[in-house]
Amino acid sequence: MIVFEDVAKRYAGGYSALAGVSFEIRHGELVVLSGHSGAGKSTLLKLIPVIERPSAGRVLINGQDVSHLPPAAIPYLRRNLGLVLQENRLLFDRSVFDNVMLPLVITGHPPGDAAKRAAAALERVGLDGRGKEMPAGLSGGEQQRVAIARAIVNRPSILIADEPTAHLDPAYAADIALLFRSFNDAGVTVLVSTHDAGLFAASRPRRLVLAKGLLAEDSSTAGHPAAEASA
Ligand SMILES: Nc1ncnc2c1ncn2[C@@H]1O[C@H](COP(=O)(O)OP(=O)(O)OP(=O)(O)O)[C@@H](O)[C@H]1O
Repeated sequence: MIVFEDVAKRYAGGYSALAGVSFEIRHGELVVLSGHSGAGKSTLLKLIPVIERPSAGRVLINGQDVSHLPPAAIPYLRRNLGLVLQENRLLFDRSVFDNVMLPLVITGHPPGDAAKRAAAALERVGLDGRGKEMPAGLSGGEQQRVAIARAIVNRPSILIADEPTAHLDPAYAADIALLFRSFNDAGVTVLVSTHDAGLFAASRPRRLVLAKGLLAEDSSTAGHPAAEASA
């Protein structure tokens, strides 16, 4: 469960990236976040794993208010989140397998089990047998699959992805969209930002649209004024 209560984010220098954003994402939902460049999508997503903190309002993850979470508690929060973020690039001097293993190695997971989980994650994204390769030898779409395998290797209940199909050919982008759908079908809560909401349309996701830092549209309340009023 992800809850935003009247969340604002003002960056140093005074720029207001989000203002009064409220919504609730229930377990098992597939949510597509869209909006123009600079609308605040990345900022909103970064508040969930506490890469950024809100200037006002509250963010709750599975009932826990993470807005003022002490730094020492952040790794525990992130263990339950799968993150495919712009800044989490692959390590190009490590193999595909080592990239996927990384979150488990960092958290001191037993090596044997970590290797099994990494192999299962690679299989899940259609890259079984490719673990020994180096990322530079993979296509953009395959590299993105490695990043997704790394995000799910901890078997998170929530998967968050920031523009995972950016810079991909349309066919690769459609494959990645289907992959997120399959995770959601398996019960994972998925929140994904994209410039191309049409990519996910076949999955009939809930749509959140940001415009200049405001929540301009929430398809779960659209056409239901009563729900909107009580939200
Ligand atoms: N660390 C930062 N410091 C100052 N301003 C920032 C910072 N990060 C983002 N901003 C500003 O906040 C606004 C929202 O940015 P954000 O990256 O959240 O938008 P976005 O919708 O993800 O855009 P895009 O689709 O281009 O990635 C932008 O005007 C951006 O310049």
